[in-house]
Amino acid sequence: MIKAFEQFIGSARWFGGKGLAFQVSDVRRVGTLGTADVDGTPYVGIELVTVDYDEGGAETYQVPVAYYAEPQERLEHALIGSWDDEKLGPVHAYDAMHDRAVTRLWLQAFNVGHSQDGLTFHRLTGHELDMDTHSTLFSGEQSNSSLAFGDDSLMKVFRKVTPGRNPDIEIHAALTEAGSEHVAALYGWLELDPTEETGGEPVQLAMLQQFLRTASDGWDLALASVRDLYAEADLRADEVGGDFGAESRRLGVATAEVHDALAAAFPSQQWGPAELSALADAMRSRLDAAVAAVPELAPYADPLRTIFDAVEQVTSRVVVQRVHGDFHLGQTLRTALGWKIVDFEGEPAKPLADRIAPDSPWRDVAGMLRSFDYAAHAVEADVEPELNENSQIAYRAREWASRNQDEFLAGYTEFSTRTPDGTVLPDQQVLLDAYQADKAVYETIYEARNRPDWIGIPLGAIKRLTAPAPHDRAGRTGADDVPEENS
Ligand SMILES: Nc1ncnc2c1ncn2[C@@H]1O[C@H](COP(=O)(O)OP(=O)(O)O)[C@@H](O)[C@H]1O
Ligand SMILES: O=P(O)(O)O[C@H]1O[C@H](CO)[C@@H](O[C@H]2O[C@H](CO)[C@@H](O)[C@H](O)[C@H]2O)[C@H](O)[C@H]1O
Repeated sequence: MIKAFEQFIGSARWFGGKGLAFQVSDVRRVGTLGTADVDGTPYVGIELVTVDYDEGGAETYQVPVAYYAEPQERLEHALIGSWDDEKLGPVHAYDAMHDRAVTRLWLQAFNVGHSQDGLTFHRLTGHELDMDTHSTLFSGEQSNSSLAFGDDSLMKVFRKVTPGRNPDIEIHAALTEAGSEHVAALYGWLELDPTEETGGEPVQLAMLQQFLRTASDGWDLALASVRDLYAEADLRADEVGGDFGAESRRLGVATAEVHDALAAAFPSQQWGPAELSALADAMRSRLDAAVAAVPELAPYADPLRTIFDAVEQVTSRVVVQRVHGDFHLGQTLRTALGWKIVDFEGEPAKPLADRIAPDSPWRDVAGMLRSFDYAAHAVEADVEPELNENSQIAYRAREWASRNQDEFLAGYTEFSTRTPDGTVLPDQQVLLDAYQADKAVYETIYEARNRPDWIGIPLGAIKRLTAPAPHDRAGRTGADDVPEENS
């Protein structure tokens, strides 16, 4: 049984320990849904699986399992394994997220605010759930698992769990209460009640929210715009039909509004020299770890350190607050009512304490600037798998990225209370540069573990961000970088 969970977790998209050697040391059933046996009727065990890494450290993953007495041909693709369960006897175990026959059990439990044996479904009032729906499992590149119930509600099942309030739930709750236009309304959440063992903290397992039915993924929209530009060899980014500039500007405005709403809902702090020094240290340490894992980073380590060292020269007090923490186009949805922002969990690899700590909103702005760069270069990598920074397509990629970075920043600075003059101040620019470089360093590790074919995207950005040649502060190279045919 342990081996079956090891294999299942090791190959799951949401597993954060990819590339690391690990063993499963414990599988603990913390809750059940459905009937008490597997005879004929499905039975769900909510299992918490402890993963011990050979290099040290452990993580806990949630695996809801549908147990059956008989093999289920329709669920063959979701088989975890077959074994003798202590309580249930011989079972065939399947990933419950794929099994529509059992996913309705979560919705039913949310609907009545079910609470039993330390497992509580919290339900917020104000929306009547549509119970007459089927679940559809999202298939994207996710750190968690999301199920849409018809076009009414969406349940996100958190995979890596830890005692303490989950920031995605916490922030959705606060912004829903504040009436923010830029998030999906929270409908409820599932948690293990606090115990002594969890230090008096709940372990939050899932959240239920409004399904944004008219939504288009920001990342997909951006890719479509880039493709449109590449198809029009003679037109500039602002001239093609699929120009994304106005959307980027509106996204900048929405981001500023969400930052203001977060500042109003949670306490803010001020950072002085000690905290800025700690920030620079954290960035330098992350760089050291990344250089050890991704040797191609080594030639850029010194100039990257210079960018991080500059953070210690910031003299103005820096106001910090709750932020998104892992902001990119894939966390944005364009609906008929404007941009919505999702997934406030922060970077999945960081410990909870770091993910909920106040940070500068410039971290989020930097994340989005990186994402525009990613969109342009991801399509470039598709068109021209051998990346060549001097090619025409590479020039156009930089052009698209610059235009949309500029528009996003313009929308942000026009509306943010942090930039009353509508411009980024010099100290803010130092932070923005450092956060961009730090994010690109993080991305090299992320890509090395998850999508090695894309590692050239953050590496290319790091090359540009650290280039001695003239470049503007969003890390973009200047006119002398234009290939001859465009100059
Ligand atoms: N409320 C929602 N309505 C519709 N789609 C959503 C909603 N929330 C998220 N999504 C979609 O689900 C995807 C994954 O959600 P996300 O919260 O980023 O999950 P993860 O934490 O697993 O990365 C998003 O990219 C978005 O396309
Ligand atoms: O969405 P998650 O919270 O799981 O974030 C992780 O995965 C992201 C990829 O899905 C990753 O984002 C990186 O790739 C994006 C394109 O797929 C790009 O838009 C982002 O700029 C880039 O950072 C994110 O870093 C990671 O934490």
